[in-house]
Amino acid sequence: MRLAPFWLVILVLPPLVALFALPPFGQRMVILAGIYGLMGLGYQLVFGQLGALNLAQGALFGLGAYAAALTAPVIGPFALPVAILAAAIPAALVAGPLLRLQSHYFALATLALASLVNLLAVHAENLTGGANGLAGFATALPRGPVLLAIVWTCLIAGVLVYAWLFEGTLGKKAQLLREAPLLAATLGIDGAAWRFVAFVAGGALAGLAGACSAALSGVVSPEATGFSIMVLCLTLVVLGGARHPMGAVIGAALAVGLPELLRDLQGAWLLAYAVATLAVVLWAPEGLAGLLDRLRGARRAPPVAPGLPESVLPVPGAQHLTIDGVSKRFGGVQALANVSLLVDRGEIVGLIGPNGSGKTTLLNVINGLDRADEGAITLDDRRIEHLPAHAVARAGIGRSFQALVLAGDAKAADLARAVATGAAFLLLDEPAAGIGDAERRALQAFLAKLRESGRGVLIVDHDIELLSRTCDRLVCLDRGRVIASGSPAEVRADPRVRASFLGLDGIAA
Ligand SMILES: Nc1ncnc2c1ncn2[C@@H]1O[C@H](COP(=O)(O)OP(=O)(O)OP(=O)(O)O)[C@@H](O)[C@H]1O
Repeated sequence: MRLAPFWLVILVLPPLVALFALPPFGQRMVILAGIYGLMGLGYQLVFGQLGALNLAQGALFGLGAYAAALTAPVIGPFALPVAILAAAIPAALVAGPLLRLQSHYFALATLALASLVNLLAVHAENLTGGANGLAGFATALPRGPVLLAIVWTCLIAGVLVYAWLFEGTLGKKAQLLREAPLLAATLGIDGAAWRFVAFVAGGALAGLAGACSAALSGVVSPEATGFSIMVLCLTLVVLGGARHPMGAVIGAALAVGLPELLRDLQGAWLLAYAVATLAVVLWAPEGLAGLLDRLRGARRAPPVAPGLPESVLPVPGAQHLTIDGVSKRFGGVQALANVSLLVDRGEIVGLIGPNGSGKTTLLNVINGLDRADEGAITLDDRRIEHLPAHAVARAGIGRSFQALVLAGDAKAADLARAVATGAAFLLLDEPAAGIGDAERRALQAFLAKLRESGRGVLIVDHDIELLSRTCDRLVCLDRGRVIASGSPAEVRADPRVRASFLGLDGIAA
């Protein structure tokens, strides 16, 4: 249980006060806040944790409301679990195609889904009652204090599970998926599976919230699937804190409480709400819950000091990584042409070549970040060229990235992360770029440890001296082709390498 006692008190106080001290109207407000809290908590999974702008949460809320209204007269309170399924199953069905889309395309597709649900609610009159909606079902559903207990028990349980899940390793993985999806894939994190689970679980919470809202209001109309409920969901989560376990609860309390508190201002409460939202976005992007944490001086986990691991333990797994006749074309550019090479365990192979010769592309193709047009990549006898990046990582190939050129510390952390996956083979892209002499010596010693531990390493770098000191073999690429391969001395002496990469054409070796 990782929720701070401060937040635990704030979480359990509203239902207790409502049950024992508030009149029915006050209880209604607390139930409504709980309902919005449930919807927002589900929304935090996709929007907050995975950073995807999902605009279908309001529609899934509406589906839950309609399912409860339609089934309650027949099955009574069991309409609540049915409503959860009524939102979760469509969410699961559309998740496959929707979650393959990137950023704004995903947002547009979820918007289209929301419009479709809204159109159905308006036009499928026989089922939904059209614009008039459905009524007369509420007596079959929990009401008053029972509804309050159901809503807040679910919300409290949801917040505690959310806090427990995302506080530790899972939260770090979600952060990686959100901020560096390619890196996450090379660490074996299956982003598609994560997005699927988050979207469906978020939808299930929206369905439950919709059903409870139907029970509270006694009426379900197309408004329940409309865009205003979606905007409310988005703003309350941003206002409260998109990732904070209490974000949705704080946002929901404000969304319900502000209009009541500022009732005398009439329509102006909307202005106050808009100003508050804008202020939070500008000055407290972590949301009000995060701001409160900051103000009360809550301790954050100290950042882990990055650095190369002291020791590298042997790992089980495949013995040979074989690249056989791999080609890759980007439009008119032949990035790789019939490239073959072998990396064994306990061996460091250096990949050299001039800029644009295909070194990073080769690593990407081995990693599953790019797909080869032709050729085979095998770990022992297992073909892996068709696997997605996270599956290649799980098969035993780790990766460090070239993009971290500016941060010397970030590079060490990147290397440490790749090694920590327990991969038998490591693909290192320019680990020495931009680092000083001391770090270079540490890197050389670390590479030796990798060899001793029985890792197979394929390393790309422009520092030919470092590679010559460290590598067992060098392979030189030029315009996507292997032009030389052998011991460092042999490759450095090769006239084509001297001409194309070392710029020493005509100078004695
Ligand atoms: N996604 C892509 N789309 C189009 N062309 C690409 C893409 N990725 C690489 N290329 C092209 O493929 C060729 C090989 O690029 P690559 O980055 O693999 O070379 P490199 O040897 O790693 O270069 P450097 O040493 O500068 O990092 C280049 O001509 C590059 O412009």
